[in-house]
Formats: sequence, C-alpha cells, structure tokens
Amino acid sequence: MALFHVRMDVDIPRDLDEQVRTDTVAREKAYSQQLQREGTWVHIWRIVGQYSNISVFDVESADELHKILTALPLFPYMDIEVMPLTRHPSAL
Ligand SMILES: O=C(O)CC1=CCC(=O)O1
Repeated sequence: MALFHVRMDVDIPRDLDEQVRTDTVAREKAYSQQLQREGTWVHIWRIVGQYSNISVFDVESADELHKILTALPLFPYMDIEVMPLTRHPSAL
C-alpha cells in the first residue's frame, strides 16, 4: 500500500465539441466513482474557485498510479502533480 497526494488542474479547450466535453466529463465521473468504491481513490476535494481537485490515492505502486492517471478520460486536458506520502513520525 502506498499513498499519493495528487493535484489535478483541468483545462478543457473552449472550442472542444460540446458533446465530446459532456461525454468525457461523464466518463471521468464514472471512472473516479468506480475507483472510490474500490477504495483506491480515497479522497477527492474541489479546490475552491478553481477547476482543480486534490485527491489521495491508495495504490500498490507508482506504476499503478501512473496507469490510473493516464487512463483518466480528462487526462489530455489536465496538468497533474503527484506527491508520494509516507507516515509522519508524530502521527497517532
Ligand atoms: O473535476 C475534476 O476535478 C476532474 C475530475 C476528476 C475526477 C472527476 O470526477 O472529475
């Protein structure tokens, strides 16, 4: 088990076909909710005032996280920043 803090900044081009946009966002939601149900996508929070989220993933490896992130339907329209996490020595 490895935890990763992930920031996703979404920037969908304004001229993207409306139907493609709607379909891509719907597929993104279904994909993320499936991973949340499975316990892999542990947290997803909106950053106030931005089309961005902060997420926490619980995966086996960086390779697994890479596969998950690159399969996101919105991946072509995102900047993604990943921070690997380890347990803080003062954590209870
Ligand atoms: O809206 C976002 O922050 C992008 C996104 C990731 C998972 C999801 O459902 O939307």
